[in-house]
Amino acid sequence: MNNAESPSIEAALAWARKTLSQSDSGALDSRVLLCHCLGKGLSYLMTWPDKALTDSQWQDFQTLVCRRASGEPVAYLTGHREFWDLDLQVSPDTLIPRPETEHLVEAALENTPKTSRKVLDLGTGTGAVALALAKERPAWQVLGVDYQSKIIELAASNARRNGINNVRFQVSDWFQQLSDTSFDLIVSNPPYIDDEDHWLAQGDVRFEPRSALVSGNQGLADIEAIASQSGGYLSQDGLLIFEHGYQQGPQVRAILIRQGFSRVTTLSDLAGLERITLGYR
Ligand SMILES: C[S@@+](CC[C@H](N)C(=O)[O-])C[C@H]1O[C@@H](n2cnc3c(N)ncnc32)[C@H](O)[C@@H]1O
Repeated sequence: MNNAESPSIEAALAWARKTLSQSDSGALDSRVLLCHCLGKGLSYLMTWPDKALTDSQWQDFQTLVCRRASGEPVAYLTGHREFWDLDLQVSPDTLIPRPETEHLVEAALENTPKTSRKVLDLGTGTGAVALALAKERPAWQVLGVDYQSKIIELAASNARRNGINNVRFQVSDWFQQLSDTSFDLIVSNPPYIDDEDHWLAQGDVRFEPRSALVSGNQGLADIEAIASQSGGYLSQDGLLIFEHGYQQGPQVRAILIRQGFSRVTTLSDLAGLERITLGYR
C-alpha cells in the first residue's frame, strides 16, 4: 500500500474501533495504540484528524490492532504502563502493574515513619512498588528482588528511566540470595492465585507469566513462605505487608498470627474488598 492509500487519523481510528468492537475498551485501546505508532499524545489525534498516516505507521497500527483483537494486553503491545506517577517499561516476562496495587503503596506509606527506612519489595516485577516507595520517600533505601535476571534488568532500567536513585534490584528466590538481614518494612505483591482459578483463562491475564500469578495451596503458598521467613529479616517492630486476593483476608491474617506477627490488620479497597493485610514483628 503506498502513502496515498494510507488513511487519515480519523479513518484509521474508525477502522480500529470496528475491529475491536467486541471489547469494552476498544475505542480507548485504538487511541492508545495509534498514539504509540505515531509517537504522539492524544491531543495530536484530536487536533489533526485529517492527517494521513504514513505507510509504515498504518502497517504498524494494523498489526497492533489485530494483535489486540486476539487478546494481547495493550501494555505488552506498547511496552509500557503508567503506575503511581511513573512510566514503567513492561515485558511479557513481567506482570502488568495494576491500579489496585497502588493501594499497597499507599498502605506502606501510611503505616511507616517517613524517616530513613530500609525497605524490601519481594517479587518486584517491573519494580512498580519499589520505585513508587523510593520516589515518595527519598530518605528510604529500597531493595527490590525477583528471581529472574531479565526481570531485574527491566526493573533497574525503570529506575534509570524515572531518575530514581535510592533503589536497587537484585536476583533472589525470595530471601535466599539476600545478604542483608534487617529491614524496617517488607512489602510484597506475590503470586496468590489458585492454579484452577477460572479467571486465569480470561482477558489480558492469559498473556501474563503464570510464575507471577499462580501459587500452590490455593494461592497461599508464597504468602506463607514469605511470612514464615520475614521475622528473621525484620527489625524490631518492623512491618510486613501483603497484597492478596479479595477472599484471602481470613487465611492471610491467620498465617501472620501463626507466624507471631502482632497488630495484624486487613485493609479493604474502595469496593469494600479485603486486599491488603499487614502485621508487625
Ligand atoms: C504478582 S507479581 C508482582 C509484580 C510487581 N510487584 C507488581 O506489583 O506489579 C509477583 C512477582 O513475584 C515474582 N516471584 C515469583 N516467585 C518468586 C520467588 N520465588 N522469588 C522472587 N520473586 C518471585 C514474579 O516473578 C513476579 O514478578
